[in-house]
Amino acid sequence: MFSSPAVARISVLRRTLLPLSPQSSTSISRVKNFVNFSQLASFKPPPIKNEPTLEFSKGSLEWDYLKEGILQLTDNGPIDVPLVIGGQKIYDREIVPQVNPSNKKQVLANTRQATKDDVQGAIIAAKDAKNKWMSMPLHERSAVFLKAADLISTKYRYKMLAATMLGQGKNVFQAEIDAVAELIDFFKFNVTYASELYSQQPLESAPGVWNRAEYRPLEGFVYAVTPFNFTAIAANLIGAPALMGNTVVWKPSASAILSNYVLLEVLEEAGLPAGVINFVPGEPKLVTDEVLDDPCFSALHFTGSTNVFKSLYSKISFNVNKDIYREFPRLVGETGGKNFHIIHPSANIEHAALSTLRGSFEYQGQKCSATSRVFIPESKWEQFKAILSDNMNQIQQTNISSSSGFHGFVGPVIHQQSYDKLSKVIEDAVTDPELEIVSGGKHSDSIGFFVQPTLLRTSNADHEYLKTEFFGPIVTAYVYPEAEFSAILHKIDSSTKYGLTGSIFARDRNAIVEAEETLRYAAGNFYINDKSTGAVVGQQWFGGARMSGTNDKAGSANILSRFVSVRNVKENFYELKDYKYPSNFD
Ligand SMILES: NC(=O)c1ccc[n+]([C@@H]2O[C@H](COP(=O)([O-])OP(=O)(O)OC[C@H]3O[C@@H](n4cnc5c(N)ncnc54)[C@H](O)[C@@H]3O)[C@@H](O)[C@H]2O)c1
Ligand SMILES: N[C@@H](CCC=O)C(=O)O
Repeated sequence: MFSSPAVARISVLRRTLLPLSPQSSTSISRVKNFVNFSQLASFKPPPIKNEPTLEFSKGSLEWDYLKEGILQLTDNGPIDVPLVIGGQKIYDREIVPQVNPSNKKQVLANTRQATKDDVQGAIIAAKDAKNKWMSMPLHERSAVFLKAADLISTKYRYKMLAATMLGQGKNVFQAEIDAVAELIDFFKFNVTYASELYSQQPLESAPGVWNRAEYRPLEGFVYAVTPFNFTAIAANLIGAPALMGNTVVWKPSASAILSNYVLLEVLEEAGLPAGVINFVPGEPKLVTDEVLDDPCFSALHFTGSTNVFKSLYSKISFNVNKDIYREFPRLVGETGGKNFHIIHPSANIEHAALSTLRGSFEYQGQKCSATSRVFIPESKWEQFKAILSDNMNQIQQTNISSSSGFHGFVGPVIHQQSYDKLSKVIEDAVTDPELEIVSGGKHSDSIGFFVQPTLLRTSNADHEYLKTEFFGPIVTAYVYPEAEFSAILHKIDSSTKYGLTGSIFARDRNAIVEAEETLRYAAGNFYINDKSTGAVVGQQWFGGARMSGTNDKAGSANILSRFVSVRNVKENFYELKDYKYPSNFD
């Protein structure tokens, strides 16, 4: 009674098209011959709203849960983190410890290092998983990410927070806005953006014609190289391409392996099929060289420093020139910054100073968007300095690994290498006649990697400290004569290679307009009377141009279009009866 012609047709289709069980192969043809299953309705994703954050106020229940989360990760010694390739967990490899940056003697995780063969295995697994994954309708792929978002909001919230706090040295506030809120937002907003993208279709079809656009994933696989500083960024770097039907080889940062592995576990529990995302921590150059030499490499999704992105960009260009690849790889890279605050004399100075404190020192200045150069008018310097220094003096550096440290405002920097670089920046400032340490300047690595929030002042508007990204809790101020406001805007625009974020603090509208105009290309994220950090998914689309990246705007629909290769289909309903045009008279 159910075998109507339509149902029968669908069931025949299914029977003929279902056997997609993949076999191992490195050949390019593996990623062809896909089919989309029926959807039987046009689905709307659930409504989106930014994930609310918990406050962790004194005596709240969430503190107890968090302490439990920390214990779960630390009570039984280091967590064993395998490679995950095609769903297989591989432990039998060289071990590299991930330590707690607050307490460098504490090993949090024993992480495995991928060999060249492992990387090859990950590439094969990504190719093998591709057909089935891309053939799944968007709503099925979306459901995996929506479920993962839900798991992080509930069951895994405290484990995720604990892993990010301990491993990456974040206080609970910073961990909550990153590893919970931003991460969930990326997954949920991407689902809505993807559905909107799929619904974008050619605006016109001539009579007797139906024009359609098909959002094919890229033909090969995607390589995701992720930074230490945001668990959410890692999630987006792997999640955005995977949602669009791509499969991914993922090289996480050695300093974020614990939280990144928790993320992978969550995705597995949410139903992500084996091989869609392959986790290969390892020596960065070894892993990368192996991946970039594969003909099926289709895209790089990178976030990290400008120099590393430049080196990958050149290697890929070199390989393009050698005809290694089947297609032109897409290069999506968000990189460094030298972000500014420009304070106009009309600004509310207390607000500007406190915003500078947050912009410069939240998460120890280890945000790509952290404020690292600030320009203050002469008449306001004393007031600005007093407010900023008084508040900086109240900041206590806390050890994130002990529960008394959970409350702190700042913690450690990420690793020894970063500590060494930042302490040298401070030591060099002591002997530089053009620099003065206004506040802070202490540092110690006896227990963890602690660098005190530091305010420097330079007398030289062209000083190197106003140009170089330090990626730590150090901000350099330059005090300008009021009459030179316009000139200083041009200096901000031209004196660094970056173009990531920046802010104007002013009440005078003319000053705001002038800053917006002059600094049009100096920042991909421009703030008026707000700090240069803290972009929220769906609200402030994130990314900068110039040497700050390809500006594909994480947190917007735009980024998803980089991971699809659109096919246009024209179907004609009109059958020809003559080859001649009406204008061809006999
Ligand atoms: N613009 C943005 O959206 C954004 C966001 C976060 C961080 N960042 C930038 O990231 C940097 C800090 O993060 P980080 O310390 O993790 O950056 P990083 O460049 O040191 O590392 C990023 C990733 O690249 C890998 N890597 C390092 N050297 C490599 C090599 N030679 N070949 C291949 N891969 C290599 C690392 O292992 C890591 O996975 C800062 O410059 C910051 O501004 C930018
Ligand atoms: N969403 C973040 C991105 C920081 C990059 O490291 C911000 O704007 O603060």
